[in-house]
Amino acid sequence: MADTKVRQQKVEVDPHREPIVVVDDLHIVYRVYGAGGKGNAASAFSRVIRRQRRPSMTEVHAIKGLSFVAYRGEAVGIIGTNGSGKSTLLKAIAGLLPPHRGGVYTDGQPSLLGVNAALMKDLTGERNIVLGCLAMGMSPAETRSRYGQIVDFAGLQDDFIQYPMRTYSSGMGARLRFAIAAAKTHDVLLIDEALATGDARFRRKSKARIDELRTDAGAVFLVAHQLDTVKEMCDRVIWIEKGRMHMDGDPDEVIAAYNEAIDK
Ligand SMILES: Nc1ncnc2c1ncn2[C@@H]1O[C@H](COP(=O)(O)OP(=O)(O)OP(=O)(O)O)[C@@H](O)[C@H]1O
Repeated sequence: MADTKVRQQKVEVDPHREPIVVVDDLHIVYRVYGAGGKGNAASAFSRVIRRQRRPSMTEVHAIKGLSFVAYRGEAVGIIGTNGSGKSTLLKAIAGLLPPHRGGVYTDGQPSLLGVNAALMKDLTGERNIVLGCLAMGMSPAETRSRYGQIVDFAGLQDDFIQYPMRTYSSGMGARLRFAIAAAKTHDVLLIDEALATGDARFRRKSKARIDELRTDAGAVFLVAHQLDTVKEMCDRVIWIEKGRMHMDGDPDEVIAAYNEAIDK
């Protein structure tokens, strides 16, 4: 595996290992409509008077030719400065964003677990557990048998599990999301900042569970701003900058280089 700086290299698969995710010259472009206009009533009115169209569409080229392969059993951390494309990459691996060019190939079903993962704020934690499990493809019987384990793992104080999720703190919501997603074995588990809000004890539990999932599952990807979390949980780190691969390799080496670069 490459452990040195690489830029827009073509994807190469190690024939002795089992590839789980192949990202091949991936480009992701967001289309932003109406960018450039002020977007207030006065500017809209003036456009009507002058018979102008809406301001044109702008493109944001968020991922610019990324290529890499993740193999069975790997836990890959994704780091980079704000806006470098980390969340976009996870969404693309999850199949939520269509590639503009290139492609993402996964062996099995990817599941994106993020702080924005869709749980229903007006429903109780209990209802969200049931819906979340069914949405992940568990049977009603399996859901019932896992319910207690999910509640225990989330470890919410008092009877919060019976309260609507809008009453939860962000950390409590993140714990429940993680607990639901971690109840199932995933082919490809994608975690976006989900652990950043957990306290130290929950992080330890999460790490242990991720280690278990790694042995059963294909690959785990983790985006986190807390580099200690990445170092603790991952055995490989990919550093992307401005949508391009900057470095790929051993967590200690990549994080040291990253820290040096951002301290400059
Ligand atoms: N829905 C969107 N529409 C248009 N541009 C977007 C959208 N989402 C992200 N972008 C742009 O794509 C680029 C990459 O964003 P992304 O959220 O993937 O970065 P990130 O590395 O996860 O950032 P952060 O560390 O701040 O969470 C940025 O320039 C951002 O402005």
